[in-house]
Amino acid sequence: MSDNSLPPGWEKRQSRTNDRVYYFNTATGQSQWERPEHTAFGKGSELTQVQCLHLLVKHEGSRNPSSWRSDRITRSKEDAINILRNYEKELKDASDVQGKFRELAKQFSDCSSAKRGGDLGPFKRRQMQKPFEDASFALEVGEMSDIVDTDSGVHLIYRIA
Ligand SMILES: O=C(O)CN(Cc1ccccc1)C(=O)c1nc(-c2ccccc2)[nH]c1C(=O)O
Repeated sequence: MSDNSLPPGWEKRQSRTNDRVYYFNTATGQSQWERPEHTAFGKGSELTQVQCLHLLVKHEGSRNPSSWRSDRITRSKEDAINILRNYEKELKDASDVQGKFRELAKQFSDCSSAKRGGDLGPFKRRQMQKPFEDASFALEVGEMSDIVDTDSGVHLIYRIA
């Protein structure tokens, strides 16, 4: 391993309390002072938490077909999927995908997380609906999901940590 490269899954960060650098494990969310020797995804450190943005488009079949955007959501599931397909195209052409994703989620997501640019914060397994959890934990950091179907509606997910 050349001197200036870190094993996969680690980030070098600047401590705010002193001028030391520390190392952040993007798979587990842990930090350490020692320079890591092994990949963040090594044995015994399987992914325990992720942080994702999501853009939810609800439809007439959603368990709760209302949101901050609309008291009564009547669009069909097919229309909701088409709406997400258009966002997907816009995002794939974007130079700053994460910035664009936050912008679109803030304006158009039917989830209460819209006000946080779709940011759900870190979450562990068994906290979200299973299709959402499985899609999120299958993503690499910086990767966007296909369209994901849950009881809440249809989603695009973007993993940020
Ligand atoms: O499904 C329901 O019966 C109602 N929900 C569940 C819900 C409601 C408020 C906050 C979080 C989850 C939603 O429809 C919903 N699901 C989500 C959701 C789904 C998957 C991952 C993250 C959020 N957001 C919302 C929302 O209104 O804001």
